[in-house]
Amino acid sequence: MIVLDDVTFGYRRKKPLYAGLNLTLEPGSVYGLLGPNGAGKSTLLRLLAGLLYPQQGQIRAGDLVPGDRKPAFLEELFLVPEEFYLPPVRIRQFVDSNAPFYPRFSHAQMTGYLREFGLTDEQKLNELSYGQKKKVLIGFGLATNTALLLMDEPTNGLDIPSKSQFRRLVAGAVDERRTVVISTHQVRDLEALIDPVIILAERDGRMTVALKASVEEITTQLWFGMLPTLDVARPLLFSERAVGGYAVVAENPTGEPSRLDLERLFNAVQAHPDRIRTLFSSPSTVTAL
Ligand SMILES: Nc1ncnc2c1ncn2[C@@H]1O[C@H](COP(=O)(O)OP(=O)(O)OP(=O)(O)O)[C@@H](O)[C@H]1O
Repeated sequence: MIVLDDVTFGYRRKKPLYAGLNLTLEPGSVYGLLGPNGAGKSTLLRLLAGLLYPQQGQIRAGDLVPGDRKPAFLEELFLVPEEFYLPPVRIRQFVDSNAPFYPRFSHAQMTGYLREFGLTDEQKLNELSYGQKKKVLIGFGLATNTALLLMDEPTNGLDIPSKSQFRRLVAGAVDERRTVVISTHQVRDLEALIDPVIILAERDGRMTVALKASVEEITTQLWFGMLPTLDVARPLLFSERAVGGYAVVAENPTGEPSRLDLERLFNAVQAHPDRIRTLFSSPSTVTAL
C-alpha cells in the first residue's frame, strides 16, 4: 500500500503546488489520475517514484520511503514518463541491459508484448517512431512486473488500434500485488480500464484530490444521462448541449443505474469540487483534504 500523508510540495518554496495532500493507493488496481493542465499529475508521479521529495509530510510504499531510492524500492518501481530518451541500440540490447534491475522481469511477456505491438527485438530504438518507442517502453514496464507501475500519458502517440491493445495488455498485467497509476487527458482511451478514478482540482490556489472513488462508487452517487430539458428536480453538476437534449451529470439520490462518462465526470468535478467532496465523503470512500 502506498500512503501520502499530509504531503506539501512546490517547485517554489513560497508557492506550494500541494499542501496537506493525503492519498492512499491499494494494490490490485489501475488508478486513473486526471486533472487540468498544470494540476500536478506528473509531479505526483515523480513524488511517488521518489524523484521529487515532499517538503513536509511523508510518502511510504509499504515499509519504504520512495525518496530514499533504496534498491528494494527501485526494483519494484517502473515509471513510463511522458518524455523520454532511449539509447541508439537494438531493442534486444536495451532489454538485456535493463531487465537485470527487475527481479520479476519476464522475457516471455516482453516477447509477447513486442509481437502484439508489431515490433521485433532486432529493431534499433533510434530508427523507431515516437509511438513505437513508447510501445517498447510500455511493454518493458509491463514486463518488469514491478509492484508499482506509473505511466504518464501512455496513450499519447499511440494509434487507434494500439490504444485498445494497450488497455488489454495493461488489464492482463495487473494482479493483486501490483499498483498501476496512469495519468491521462485521453479519458476516452482509458474509460474501460481505469478504476478507481482520482481527479485533482484547485482549491484556494492549491491542488487537492477532489475525488478518489471506484467506478461503482461514482455511479452510485452520480447519474450520467441525457435529458430533453434542464428543467429537472434533481441537482445537476454538469450539463452540455447534445443531439436531442442535454448530456448531464446529476446527483443520484435514488441510485438509478447509469454508465460512467469520464469526460463529463471530470467537468462536473472541476465545476463543483466541494459538492463532489461532500457527496463522496462517506466512510467507505477515501478522499483527500
Ligand atoms: N521542473 C519544474 N520547475 C518548476 N515548475 C515546474 C516544474 N515542473 C512542473 N512545474 C510546474 O508545476 C505545475 C505542475 O506541473 P505538472 O507537469 O506536474 O502538471 P501536469 O498536471 O502533469 O500537467 P499537464 O497535464 O499539462 O501535463 C505546473 O504549474 C508547472 O508549471
